[in-house]
Amino acid sequence: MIRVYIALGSNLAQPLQQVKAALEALEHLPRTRLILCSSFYRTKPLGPQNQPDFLNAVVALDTLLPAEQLLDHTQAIERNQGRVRKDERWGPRTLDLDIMLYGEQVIHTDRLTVPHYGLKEREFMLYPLAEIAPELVFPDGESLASCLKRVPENGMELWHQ
Ligand SMILES: CC1(C)Nc2nc(N)[nH]c(=O)c2N=C1O
Repeated sequence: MIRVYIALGSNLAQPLQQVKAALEALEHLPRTRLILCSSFYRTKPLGPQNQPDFLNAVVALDTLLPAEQLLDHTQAIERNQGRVRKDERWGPRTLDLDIMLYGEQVIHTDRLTVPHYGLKEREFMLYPLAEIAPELVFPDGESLASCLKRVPENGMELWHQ
């Protein structure tokens, strides 16, 4: 099995419901086991500030699915939950599922970049990841702990709706 970490994000259409539904869907992916989910965090939007705070979380899965099949499934879940790809860059969205890590693999295809390109700068990815995998080391050999030292929390807090 490959250990995969997926970031969940939502700031539209009742984020708590969106993320809970996404977790339910991830739990039922073929050849995949949901191992752990982080707490739910309220985070400030990266990008245009005239949009609602995000709900962010990170989930650990073990899977036998090849990376691009996993991506097919996560994109289907996003579409299923009404993700409309708005033209506004970095605008609000009902649900984002981003594959942050796929084992130790480094993947660069036209559909998929792993590790996720923003992973090492985004507090809303790093802190939930550290909650469930504090000892994690990235494929390039840097530890999550050392990466955390240079990324401020930026006011993120537990999600208390
Ligand atoms: C719009 C953009 C870049 N900003 C975000 N900002 C936050 N806080 N959380 C996200 O999940 C998120 N996702 C995005 O895609």
